[in-house]
Amino acid sequence: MSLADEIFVNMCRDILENGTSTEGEKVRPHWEDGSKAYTIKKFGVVNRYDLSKEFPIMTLRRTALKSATDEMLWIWQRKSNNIKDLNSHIWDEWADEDGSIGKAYGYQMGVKHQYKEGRMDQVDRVIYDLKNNPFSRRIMTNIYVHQDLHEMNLYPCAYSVTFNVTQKKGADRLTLNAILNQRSQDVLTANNWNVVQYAVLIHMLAQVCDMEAGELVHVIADAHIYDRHVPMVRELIKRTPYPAPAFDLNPEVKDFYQFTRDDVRVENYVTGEQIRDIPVAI
Ligand SMILES: Nc1nc(=O)c2c([nH]1)NC[C@@H]1CN(c3ccc(C(=O)N[C@@H](CCC(=O)O)C(=O)O)cc3)CN21
Ligand SMILES: O=c1ccn([C@H]2C[C@H](O)[C@@H](COP(=O)(O)O)O2)c(=O)[nH]1
Repeated sequence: MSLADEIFVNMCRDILENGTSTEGEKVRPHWEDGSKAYTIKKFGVVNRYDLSKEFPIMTLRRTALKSATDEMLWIWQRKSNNIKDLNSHIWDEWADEDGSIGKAYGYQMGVKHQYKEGRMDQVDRVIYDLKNNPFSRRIMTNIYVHQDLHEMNLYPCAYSVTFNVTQKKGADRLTLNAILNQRSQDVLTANNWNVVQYAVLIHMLAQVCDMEAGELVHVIADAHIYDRHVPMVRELIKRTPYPAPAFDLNPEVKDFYQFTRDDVRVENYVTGEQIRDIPVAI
C-alpha cells in the first residue's frame, strides 16, 4: 500500500465515522441539476508526506499526474488565470466568456511586489530566498488577497505555502520542506490531486535550488466528502492498494520556468479502476 493510500483511507474513515453533516445548513455549492451539495466534513485535518521516502500518489484509483502538474504549472509557472492556457477542462465551469477565472490563483502569483531586493512576484521571491537566504523563516506565498476576492470566480482553496529548509546531519545537500495551507478540500475529487501537485512543486524547486525534497505537510481546515461522493468513497477505500510507483523528474532541468508536464513521470504505476464521471459540485 502506498503511504498516500494509507493516509487517504484513514482520513476518509475518520470523516465518515466522526465527521459532521452539513445537511440543512445554508451551503454555497450545488450540483449541476441545481440541488444543494451537502458534505460530511472534518475540521482541521493534517497529513504529512515524506517525499524522501515515497512519492505520495494514490493507487486505489489513478491520479492524473500530468494534468495535475499542468494545473500547478498554470498557477506557479505560467501564472495564468485563463483556461485557454490550461490543458484540461477542470476550470471551465468557473471561467467567464473570455476564459478568465478572475483575479484568482495564477493571477495573484504573477503580481509583482516591491521588496528591499527589488520588484518580484511571489514565485520569484520564493526562488530568490531559497537560493540566497535558505534558512529564512519568511519564505511563503499567499494568494488569499482580500482586496481582490470580489473579482475571483472561486476563492482560492489551496491558498498559502510556507517553505522551510533544514540541514540534516551528515547530508550533503539541504532539505526543502513545505506546508500547504488549504481552507477547503473536496476529498474525493481533489485531495490526492492537490497532494501530488505540491509534491511535484517541492521536487521541482528542490532540483533547481540543488536541494533534496523533504516533507509536505498538508493542513486542511474543512476536509469534506460531498453527499453524492459518499458511496464512491466507501467503495474506493475497500479496494486493494498497490505499492507506490517510482517518481522521476527530468534531472536536466535547472530552471523552474523550463519544466513542462512531460518532465514528470511515474514508473510502474499500478492502480485500481478509475471511477468514471465523478460529479463536481459547482
Ligand atoms: N467542488 C469542487 N471540487 C474541486 O476539487 C474543485 C472545484 N470544485 N473547483 C475548482 C477546481 C477544479 N478541480 C478539479 C476538478 C476536476 C478534477 C478531475 O476531474 N480530475 C480528473 C482528471 C482530469 C484530467 O485528466 O484532466 C481525475 O480523474 O482526477 C480535478 C480537479 C479542483 N477544484
Ligand atoms: O484545488 C482545489 C480547488 C477547489 N477545491 C474544492 C474545495 C471545495 O469543495 C470547493 C470550493 O468551494 P468553497 O465553497 O469555496 O470552499 O472546491 C479543492 O478541493 N481543491
